[in-house]
Formats: sequence, C-alpha cells, structure tokens
Amino acid sequence: MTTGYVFHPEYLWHDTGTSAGLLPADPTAGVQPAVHVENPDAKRRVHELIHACGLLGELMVIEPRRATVEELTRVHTAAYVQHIKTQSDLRGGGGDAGDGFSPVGHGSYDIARLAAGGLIELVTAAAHGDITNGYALVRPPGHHATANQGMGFCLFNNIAIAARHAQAELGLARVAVVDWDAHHGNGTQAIFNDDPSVLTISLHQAGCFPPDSGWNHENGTGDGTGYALNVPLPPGSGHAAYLNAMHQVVLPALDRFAPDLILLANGFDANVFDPLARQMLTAASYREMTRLLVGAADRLCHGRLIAAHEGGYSPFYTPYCALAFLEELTGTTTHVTDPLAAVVAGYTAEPFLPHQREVIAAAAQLVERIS
Ligand SMILES: O=C(CCC1CCCC1)NO
Ligand SMILES: [Zn+2]
Repeated sequence: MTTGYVFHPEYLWHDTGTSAGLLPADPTAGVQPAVHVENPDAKRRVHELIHACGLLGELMVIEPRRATVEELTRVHTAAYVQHIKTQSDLRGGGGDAGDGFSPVGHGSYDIARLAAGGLIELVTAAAHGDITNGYALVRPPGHHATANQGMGFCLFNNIAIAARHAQAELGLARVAVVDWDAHHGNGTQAIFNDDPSVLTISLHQAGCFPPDSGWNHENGTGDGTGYALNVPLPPGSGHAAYLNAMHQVVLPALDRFAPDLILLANGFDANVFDPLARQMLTAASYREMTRLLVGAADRLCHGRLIAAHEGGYSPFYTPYCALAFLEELTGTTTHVTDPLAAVVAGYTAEPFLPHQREVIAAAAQLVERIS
C-alpha cells in the first residue's frame, strides 16, 4: 500500500496579508493589522512534523503542477478564473476572491493553480495504481469556492477540480466527497448540487460558516436530489458526535453510492484548539475517523482515498491531528504521539447528547435516497 504526498514551498508563499486575522486592517476604525489567520504557519508545521518524525520517508512524494485553465473551467467560470488572475496581478497584492474574506496575494493565481494541480496529480497517480491513497498539503484551500465566487479564504475548489478531472480523464465516474472541515463545504455542494455522479457529504459546525449554510434540507436539486448530505453538528460537538455521524451517515451513504473514488476535504479546524470553530475533536478523533474512511475506501474503491488539506489554524495542535490522520492513511506509526492527549482526555469524554443525535438521525434518514 503506497500513500502519495503533495507539498510545495510555493503553497507557503500564498500571501494573505496583514488582515486583522480575518478582515483587512482599518486603523482609523480600530481594526489593527495582524497576521491573517489563514497564514502558512500551521501548514508549514504539519510538513515539518511529517519530515522530522520520519513519516515523509514512508510517502511517495508526487510533484504538483499548475492546473490548466481548461482544467479550472471544468468547475469555475472563465470570468471568475480571469478575476483571480487580475487580482493576483496587482503589484503588492491586496486582492480578494470575492467575499472580502479571501485574500489574493500577488502571484496567488499561479499558486492556486498549483494547489488544484497537486490534487489532479494525486488522483491521476491513484487511478494509474501508482499510489493507493494520498494527501495534498496545499494552500490556498478550496471547499468554499463556488463556480463563480471565492469565499472563506478559498480561491479555486481543489477537490471539485480533481473530481471533474477524475471523471473526464481517468474513467472514475462516481466520486464521493467527504468534508469534515469544521465549516460547511458549500462550494463543493453547490458545484455538484444537481449532479448524481458526485455525492457530497459535509460534517460541520452548525451555522458557523458560511452563515446560514449546510442545513439538513440542503439535499441536492433536480437529478442530484439525494446526493448532497449535511450534518450540521452543534457547537461543542466532539468525538462521540463525529464518530456517530461517521457510522450513521457517512459510511452507509458511501456503501450505497459505491464510489470509484473518495475525495476528502480534510480540514482540521474542528479540533479542540482551533480559533475558527467551537468543536472538540482531538488527534485521536481524527485517527479513528480516518481509520473508518480508509476501511470504506478499501471496501468500495481499491483504497482510492485522496485528501486535500483545507482549514486548520492552530499552529501547535493541527500538526498532531494531521500526523494521526497520515499514520492511519499509511498504516504506519511514528514515535510521535499527541503531547496534549492527557490535557484533552476529558474533552473526548463529552457525552453524545440528544440534540446531536437528532441532527445525525435527520441526515441518516436521507441516506436511502442514494442509489
Ligand atoms: O476554515 C475555513 C474558513 C472559515 C472562516 C472564513 C471567514 C470566517 C470563518 N473554512 O473551512
Ligand atoms: Zn474550515
């Protein structure tokens, strides 16, 4: 079993500026400049930990390439692609992808193409049997980007572009997208909303971002009815709720859909220390969730599970969540264990609460619409 790995220094050069964490600085309005929350640090530290603990040596490094405009426009409008390029050409950066929350630095167009191209190279390697599964540690993230709008730090929808490439070029007709980033995978859902060949399943903190998005009734439209599932978990949801959602919704949906490829929008921002959400997952939670997803991929599609890094903003804890994920993906262990496991042990003990059970049951009822 071989796990592919995509990383590139340019991903760290996507410049999100000195916005005050989330918003452009505005000193006269009292909005102080600050390093943007979607900055390279957490991702750099993930890569450094993978390297320092020796796991990098277990991975097949796959070189990314820049996605072509043709590959981008399988998902995005030509006008939007051009918008990102125009914003990226601004000397000194300061551009935005469309919602005021998604900085486009000088040169970010080519970096975002390299992120999407990294996913394309991984799914290609999996389709050719060169790797079983893989992980693309990319910036900028993608799962909020719709066909014509950047959103939530996302420029191009890396996962959606890879899904369309897999269908168009690699003969992988049925693609399942699981999104366990803390925020709703609205962009991916919108892109495939009327398409039964792509199943989207999003587990996220209810109503966190985008506002008023990712509710149970969002179940696909037209021919795609039944092929979008949402599990809007209440704030404070942790191990028990997420593992129940995996068992009651994600795995049964994947079994019914019988995908040729599983893509994972792999955000780690549902972790207990993340500044942009209020969930309580730990490295141990990600380990168990990954174990289940790897099992489903082995059962359904020759192990073909390709993950794209999305959110995850705690520079000190995200690396341990990512390492736990990668150890399960590769079927190996390293000498590094979560040094905060004892600190968060009580968090994982939170009970599975009725209001969480209700959300999961509502999503589980929709699974039978999948055929
Ligand atoms: O991690 C993210 C980005 C969420 C933020 C975007 C603006 C406020 C919350 N999306 O998955
Ligand atoms: Zn997120």
